[in-house]
Amino acid sequence: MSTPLRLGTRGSKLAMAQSGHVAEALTAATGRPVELVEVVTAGDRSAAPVHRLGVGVFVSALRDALAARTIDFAVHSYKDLPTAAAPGLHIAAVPPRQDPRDALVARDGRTLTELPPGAVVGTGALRRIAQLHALGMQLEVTPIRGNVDTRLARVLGPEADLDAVVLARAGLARLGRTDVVTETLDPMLMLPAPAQGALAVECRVDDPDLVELLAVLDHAPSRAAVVAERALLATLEAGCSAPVAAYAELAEGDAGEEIYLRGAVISPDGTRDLRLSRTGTPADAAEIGKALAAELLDLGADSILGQAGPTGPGTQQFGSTE
Ligand SMILES: NCc1[nH]cc(CCC(=O)O)c1CC(=O)O
Repeated sequence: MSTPLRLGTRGSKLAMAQSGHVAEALTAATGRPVELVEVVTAGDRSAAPVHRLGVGVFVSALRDALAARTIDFAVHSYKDLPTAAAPGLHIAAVPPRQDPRDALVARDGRTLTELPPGAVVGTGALRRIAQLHALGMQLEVTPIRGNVDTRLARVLGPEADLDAVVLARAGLARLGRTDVVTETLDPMLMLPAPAQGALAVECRVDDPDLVELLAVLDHAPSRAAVVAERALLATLEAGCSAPVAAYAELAEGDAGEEIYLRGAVISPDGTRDLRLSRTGTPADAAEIGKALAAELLDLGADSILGQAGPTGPGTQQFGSTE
């Protein structure tokens, strides 16, 4: 029996669920036992709005533990990772991505179009706030944060005070709670966050045996999609709490596999809404993301991002409000 690999994870139900899935998949594929090691992050300790907490609050404690060798590898929600590379670390695998779309959970089983003017919708992410306003439905959007159960209670609990919340479908799926979804939002209306629904499995570069072992979990199409979406985000010099959306789909086209990348930059009040798309081959995923970002910048994306507050270009702000 080999010594267990130590998988560092945040202690939230969602983090434990996704780390548990990765641990099981790795053991199933390689026979290696894996033990979960809980790491407390600044993001878990603080109740402050996430955009005030600074760079990668949910991520840095896990990365510190990797550097200190108290864990061997870590699983992150990919969309929470800063776009800057982490020296000495390597994303050894991007497992098959979950449904990247956002989900509406509304009272009385309502869908988006069934919400009346003035309905109060909770979400913390600027990207979602901006797109809800851009619908022009007179929705009242109110910032919320907290774990998935806390957010759901704002709509479904005995003290419910909101008409609806918007959250990542993937998070609900990993917790086995898709039963509460009243509508999975069409990306035409609510384009997801870059890398939403994807996980990043990270280890140290100086652990080549583990880099090789973890590669069994990698899913090439999921990685290509994430590379395209994150290249767009990085080129816009925006962090994961900026009002930037990106979604890459892979499909079999006439000329073989094609990637179709959509990107959007929306002002928080929804009055400026830039949306573009671009196609190419998966091998060029990063170039497609960069080129689409350049087109958005040509149309004035930087002035929207400059307006959007703490996450504008030139600032180093990666705390997720998602
Ligand atoms: N920072 C919050 C966060 N990070 C990852 C997910 C779950 C979905 C995913 O893996 O993208 C969520 C919750 C949400 O956005 O509702």
